[in-house]
Amino acid sequence: MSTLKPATVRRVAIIGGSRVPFARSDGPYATASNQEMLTAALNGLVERYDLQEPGAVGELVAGAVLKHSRDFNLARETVLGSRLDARTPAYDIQQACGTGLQAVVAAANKIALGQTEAAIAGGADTASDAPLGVNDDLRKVLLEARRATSLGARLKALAKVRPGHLVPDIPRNAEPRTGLPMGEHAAVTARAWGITREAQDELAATSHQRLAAAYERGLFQDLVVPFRGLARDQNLRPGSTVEKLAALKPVFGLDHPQPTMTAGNSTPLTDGAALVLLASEEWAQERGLEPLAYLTAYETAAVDFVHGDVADGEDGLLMAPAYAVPRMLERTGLDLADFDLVEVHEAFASQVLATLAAWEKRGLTPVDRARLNVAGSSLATGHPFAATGARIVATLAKLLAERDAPARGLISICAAGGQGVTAILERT
Ligand SMILES: CC(=O)CC(=O)SCCNC(=O)CCNC(=O)[C@H](O)C(C)(C)COP(=O)(O)OP(=O)(O)OC[C@H]1O[C@@H](n2cnc3c(N)ncnc32)[C@H](O)[C@@H]1OP(=O)(O)O
Repeated sequence: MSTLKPATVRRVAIIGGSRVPFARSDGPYATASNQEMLTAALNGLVERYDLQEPGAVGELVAGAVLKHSRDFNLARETVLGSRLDARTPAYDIQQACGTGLQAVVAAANKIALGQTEAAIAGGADTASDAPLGVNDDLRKVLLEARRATSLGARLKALAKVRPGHLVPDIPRNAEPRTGLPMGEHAAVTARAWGITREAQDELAATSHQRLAAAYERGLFQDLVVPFRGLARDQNLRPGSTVEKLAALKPVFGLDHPQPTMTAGNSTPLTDGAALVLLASEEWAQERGLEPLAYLTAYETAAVDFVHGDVADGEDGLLMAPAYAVPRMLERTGLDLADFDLVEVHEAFASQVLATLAAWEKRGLTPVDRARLNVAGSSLATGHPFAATGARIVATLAKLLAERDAPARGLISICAAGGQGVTAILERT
């Protein structure tokens, strides 16, 4: 006899979020680990929502794109060093820049299926504390020395060490299959879609201005916990204007006569961590907590940027949301016009603009810019890869909760490896 019970799918509530202010890499968090940043974000949630007692939360799901092998299970190590009950299970997940949102989806699925009542999800990343590897040749010598069964054999192996072996293996911000940095991939896509420098700089300036305004009006008051002397995102330049951005020299696509991508319209390397608290409606009700919004749909897609024709723009490395979103809308019977707010992760301004153009080409209603990234996005906050998804979920949920009426928001995140992770949040 089967013990499988018919599942009743439940609504998944977003209760709140917690993140450390994001910092430019090699800046104030240069000596902070992923685990320290994630612990600070987690303790923020534990304190705000009184989650100290055993069993308060079913599990923690989190990840990091750049992870030390000593972190092992980063999520679990974070729980053990936090104020959350040490008997809370936790596991790691990784889908490049889609990690934070994919962690939220993994946690939400368990809540939706009645397998747990509440969970915490998100991620952390630091380019400052990157996991430098030992040179591959040196690694082979050291392994050989470790395997040696006599002192003589060990010394013989170690005698093979050469000065060149001391050069470390540094993780590159590049696609393993092509060896190209993300920015170079984005530059090819930008050209294919005819994205201008002016349009990119305008998007970047708007991102800074809107993030500054959101901080001013207190949007992040209960979403951001101060850390290592920062109270707000360090990358934010409230005075960013199109004129100032236009003065910056291009950094990607320099093989082209008119390169358009600069440090101002690309995200900087960033350190940070972000988490979201999700729960069943029953759990929220028992604790007297009002959900900010509900997570109602999600979709992923991938493009074949290795074998596909990247020059035509359709299969660009960061273009998978151009497929994921139409698929999610078809499944839910919605159009882009049905969304009050649209959050598109700003890896690069050009990639946001190419994604908008691709959606339009696929017959979706053009996104009203007044509804796009209304509190700024990654160009202004910075982009600690695995943290970005949770930052966006928490920010969008809060923005939806500010409205006194039913509202719907879309999330679109491009990820390395040619993937896209997207979701819908609703407030009814
Ligand atoms: C990973 C996934 O799965 C998917 C994704 O999200 S893909 C995205 C992944 N992220 C990346 O690839 C990171 C890309 N960014 C980078 O590599 C680097 O930040 C970069 C090469 C773009 C720039 O690096 P950099 O040159 O060290 O930048 P930085 O020194 O901070 O800025 C250069 C100049 O621009 C200026 N600047 C930057 N932003 C500005 C702004 N908004 N307004 C005015 N000036 C600005 C700086 O002040 C600086 O000026 P000075 O030279 O006079 O000091």
